[in-house]
Parts: sequence; C-alpha cells; structure tokens
Amino acid sequence: MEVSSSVKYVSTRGTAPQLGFCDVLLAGLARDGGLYVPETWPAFSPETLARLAGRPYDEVAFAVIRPFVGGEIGDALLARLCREAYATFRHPAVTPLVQTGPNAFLLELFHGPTLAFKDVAMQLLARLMDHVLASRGLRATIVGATSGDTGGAAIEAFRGRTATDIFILFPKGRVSPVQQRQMTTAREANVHAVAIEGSFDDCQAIVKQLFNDLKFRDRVALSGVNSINWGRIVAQVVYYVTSALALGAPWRPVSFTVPTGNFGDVFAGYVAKRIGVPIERLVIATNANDILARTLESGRYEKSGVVPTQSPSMDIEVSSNFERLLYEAAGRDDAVVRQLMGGLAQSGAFTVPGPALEAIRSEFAAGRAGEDDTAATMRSTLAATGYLADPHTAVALSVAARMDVSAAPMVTLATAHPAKFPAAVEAATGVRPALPSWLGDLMEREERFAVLPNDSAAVARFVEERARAVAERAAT
Ligand SMILES: Cc1ncc(COP(=O)(O)O)c(C=O)c1O
Ligand SMILES: N[C@@H](CCOP(=O)(O)O)C(=O)O
Repeated sequence: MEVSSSVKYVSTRGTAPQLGFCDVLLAGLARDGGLYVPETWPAFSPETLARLAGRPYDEVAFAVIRPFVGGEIGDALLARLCREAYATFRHPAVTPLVQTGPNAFLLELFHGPTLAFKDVAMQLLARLMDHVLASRGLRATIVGATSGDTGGAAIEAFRGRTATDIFILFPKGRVSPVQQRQMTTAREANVHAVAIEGSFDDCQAIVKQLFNDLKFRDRVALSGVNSINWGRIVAQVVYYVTSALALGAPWRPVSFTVPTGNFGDVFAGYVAKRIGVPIERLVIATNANDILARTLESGRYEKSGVVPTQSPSMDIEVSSNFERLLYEAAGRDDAVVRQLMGGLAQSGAFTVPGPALEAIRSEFAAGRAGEDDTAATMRSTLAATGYLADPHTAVALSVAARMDVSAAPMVTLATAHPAKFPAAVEAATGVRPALPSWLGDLMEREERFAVLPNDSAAVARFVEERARAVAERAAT
C-alpha cells in the first residue's frame, strides 16, 4: 500500500494544532481537551488484506499500523519494534482464536506479560514512545489512570525506561489483589503507583485535568498511555484484522462482541471496519455500569453513579473514546462534540443528536450483563465447553449469546486471564484459577505505593516532587 508521508491528526474538539503521528504519541490528549483521530482513514483493499492472511502477527501489525505512521518512522525500525513488542507474548499466535461453538470463537488477548489485552498495545506503545523521545533527546512524564489492567500493563512496559517517569492512578480498594500487585511491586525508580481515594472515573478526571493545565503539562512534559492516546487504538486494530482474516475475511464478514468500559477496544474494531475489514456486527457489551447500552437505547448519555462489580476494569461511566465515535457519527463536526462534552462536564449528561444516534445504531449493537448473568455465564461456559472465562470476558459472552444468530462467525474478545480475578471466578464456578508459574510469587512481592486524595492539585504536586527527586538522584 502507498503511504502518504504526511498523515495528519485532528482533534475531536477542533481547536488544537494538527499533528503528525509521533507528536500525537507524545501528546496523549489534545491541547483543547479533545482526542486525536487521523484526518482521513487509510483504505485496505480486499486483495491487500488477503495477502496478510496467515502472516505472523508482528508482520500484520507492521502492515496495519504503517499507513497511520505516515512515514515518520522508517519501515525497518517500525518492523523491528513490532517484532520486539510481540516477542514478549507467550503464545506463538500472540492473540489466538479458540472455538467455543459451531460459529462462536473467543479471541484470547491475554498472553502478554500482565495477562490482559492492554499488553497488546502497551508493549508496542512503550517502544514507539521510547524511540521518539530518544530521537529528540527528550524525557516525558506519563500520568495514567487505571481501573486495574492498563496500570499493570503500562508499568510493565515502561519500567526501567530512562526517558520516562510513569505515574499510575488507581482507585483505592477497587482493583483485584492481583491487579494491585502488578502495579505496586515494580522496584524501578521511574515507576510510581498511586492509590486515589475515589473511582476510576475520578482517576481519569484527574489525568484530564492535568492535561488541561497547560502550564503543568508543559513543565513536566506530560504524556499519556490511556486509550486517549491514538497509539493505543491503532495497535488494538491489529487483532481485529488477524482474527477476521483467520475466519475467512476479506471474503466473508465476521462479527465481534467486545467487553467495554472506556470504549477504546470497541473503537479499534470500528477503525478496523473503516479501513476495510468486513465486520458485520460490532457489539458493545457492558456490565451493570451500562451507560453505553442505555445511550444506544435512549440516545441519552447520562451518568447515574458507578457500582462496583466482579468485572472491576469495566466499572466506568465516563467512556473516553465515545468522544471519537461521536465525532465520526456527527460527520466530524467538532462544534457538536464541544457542545456535547460541555454538557457532560456541566450536568453529567448529553443527548446524542438524532442523525448521529442513527449513525451509531447502524454500526453498533449493545447489551448489558448484570452480576448474576456474568456469574451464570462463567458457570455455563465451563460446563458446556470446559473453558474458564474471566468475568470481563463472561460479560461479553453473556451479551453475545443474546444476539440474533447470523451466518457470520461471532468473535468474543477474551480480554483478561481468569487468574487476575480468582475470587470472582471461584465464586461463580468453584474453580480457583492459578497464576502462571512465572508470576507465581506475585502475591509475596513487597508493595510500594502512595495514597492520595481525589484532588488533582495534590496529584500534580506529588508528580512534580517525585519526578524532580528521580531526576536529582539520576544526576548524582
Ligand atoms: C479486562 C478488561 N476488559 C475490558 C475492558 C474494557 O476495555 P475498553 O476500556 O477499551 O472499553 C477493560 C478495560 O477497560 C479491561 O481491563
Ligand atoms: N479498563 C481500563 C480503564 C482504562 O482504559 P484505557 O484503555 O483508556 O487505558 C484499565 O484496566 O485500566
């Protein structure tokens, strides 16, 4: 495929500078509070896609990501970074498909170092950011929010890297013990885990406040690794491509059901469709925190308070990447996005304009799995197939099972290993999944983390003090 040497990215809110791929990687959130998307979508013809069928995962990653890079990273280097990123996975297929029914498949995304789908993008993002920072002689301060999985994956990918300090905010007491240890037991000086007295939405709001404080942002060279960063999304597009190709695409359509929280993963599926992958249905699966399912039903995006569930990583109400979809569905009218996001900030709600809602409904279906549905699905899946699903995957399996039968294979994304949530899995099935041997001592490792109030000023002070202390220690 011919690659334009000037791929530009625009903000969903329309008033931030247009940037190239490398600047977008470092920027995280746009300076107007919006999220970056490419100005135009690259198109893969069926013949181009067909040539990728059966190729190793890293080669498909290179081919899919390359048109989004716009020549800013040389082909040989990009190919090497993809190779190195996916060599950290413990399955030769990186993201294997497992058949669970006549036309039903699970896409296992948890064979990376921290046992969740976040590793797929994070292992590559860390390498890409490292390269950009090194080539410019820069350092960055990453501040990220997590409901449990992004944090561990980010810390694993960035620990010990000399060009970045990484601060991860997690909701105190609301992540699983395994998730917490994955964040709090790294010993490297550039890693800072912070428990916030609040919810994931509070942590994410703090991160966005820090980005929107332009003086702070510039002072610490703030960068982000949540899915607000385009680099996360583009890397997640790849497994939609590999799995669709394995099931007969581009000559046969495929459907996906995606357990959804911050809307990054399912938005990556939408991008896969926009670039040419024949996706029949994209199903948004929510847990009891069902703001997205309610929005598709009623057209009203309205916060009602987050409730803790056995799928804690999806306990989210401010679903960041929904903004990217609104931008597309509103015909890329940034004024509409500014107005809707203003409404969300002011009153915790907005109404999706009619035509945009129709556009969204034509691309997505949605469903909700409550706590009982989720536990029952873990049980019934184990009984019927012998497969032990984690609670997030079970949410999606439960929703997928209620979709009308179609000729297209249904792929459900298996986003985490069950051993990350042993208590919930055991309560539902009676089986306690064990951590893989290479993580066997995780729960004995010593923890190191700070506890801070739900207050962006306190977090800003902490970040600056810690980053300064690390820099001073490194200089002596
Ligand atoms: C295990 C797991 N499944 C699903 C999700 C939802 O993904 P997304 O936030 O991209 O919608 C998350 C995190 O958000 C997660 O950690
Ligand atoms: N479930 C996520 C929430 C943050 O999502 P992100 O994809 O925007 O990083 C988590 O595990 O932290």
